[in-house]
Amino acid sequence: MTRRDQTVVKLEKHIPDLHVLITTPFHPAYVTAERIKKAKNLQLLLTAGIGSDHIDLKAAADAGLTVAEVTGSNVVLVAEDELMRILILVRNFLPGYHQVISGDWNVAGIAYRAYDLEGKTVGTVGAGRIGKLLLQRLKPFNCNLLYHDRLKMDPELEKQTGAKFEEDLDVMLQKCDIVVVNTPLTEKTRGMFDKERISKMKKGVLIVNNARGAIMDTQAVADACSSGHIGGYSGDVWFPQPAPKDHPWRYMPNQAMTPHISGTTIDAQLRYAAGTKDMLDRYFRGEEFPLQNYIVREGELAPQYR
Ligand SMILES: NC(=O)c1ccc[n+]([C@@H]2O[C@H](COP(=O)([O-])OP(=O)(O)OC[C@H]3O[C@@H](n4cnc5c(N)ncnc54)[C@H](O)[C@@H]3O)[C@@H](O)[C@H]2O)c1
Repeated sequence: MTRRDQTVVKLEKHIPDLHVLITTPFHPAYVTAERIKKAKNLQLLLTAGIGSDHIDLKAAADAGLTVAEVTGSNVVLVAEDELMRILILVRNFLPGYHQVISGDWNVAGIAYRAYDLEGKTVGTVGAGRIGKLLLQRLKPFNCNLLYHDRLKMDPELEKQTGAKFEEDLDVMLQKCDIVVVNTPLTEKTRGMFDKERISKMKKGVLIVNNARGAIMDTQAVADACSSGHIGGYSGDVWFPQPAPKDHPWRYMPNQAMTPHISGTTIDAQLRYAAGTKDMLDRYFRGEEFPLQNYIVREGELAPQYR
């Protein structure tokens, strides 16, 4: 039994006693409807970070629980990480690194698929906190910036970043050399990138996904990387997590994957620890949380999760 399994077994015993349960976005889908049912005293589920899809949010809402996260605590670092992954893919960086490790030297073997970022069309699916920060960071690279979201962003920010709104996701995707995913995992975004949608994207498209692994159809991504339809795929989120040893993304060509690390700098850990403590203090004092932190409140899911 792994250490993680032992922890789950220990926690399982205490479910009926819990009033508050704090989890991280790195947990697998631990907070299931079945466990929520057993947790007769549970009132509050806190996510120490951003992304509460490891919780059955509908079951939590039906049980009258509050679900809150530390909104905004780890966004800058994820946008920075996305920019890094874009550059790693565009410049075909990793094969060069591997040449060094293995004692090789073959410039042509890297350069034949290395490009400038300047002039490329980059689209973000989701332009919330992270998506906006990414667009701001991409601005000086002189790309054509596009975004698709449920909501149009503030005209001032649109002007500042030069990003153009695309109402139709598929229309935007067909224009993009690089696509970055920045939506939460919801019933609407689960499996959003399936075989059919990927097949309509530009041949050789680069995809960065630090949002959630299950927004992708795992096998469709692996197949498209193998065929070359996807020219490169990078991200830190997988389905399931932790990724099993035989997960196809570990073995597909042209990937630059890591474990779930983009939101976990020391700076961010301090922010989400402080944010979690602040909400606990407020809970014990009977005070409200900052409005933006609520994912489920009084039986209602936040709008983007409905
Ligand atoms: N890898 C990591 O370490 C890490 C860290 C932080 C956040 N995240 C992930 O990134 C996600 C986004 O974080 P954020 O802080 O930018 O959230 P946010 O709520 O500020 O932004 C999400 C955006 O997605 C849009 N959206 C939601 N559903 C959509 C749909 N169906 N179609 C189009 N747009 C849709 C929303 O309107 C919103 O603008 C989180 O939910 C989490 O899953 C990952």
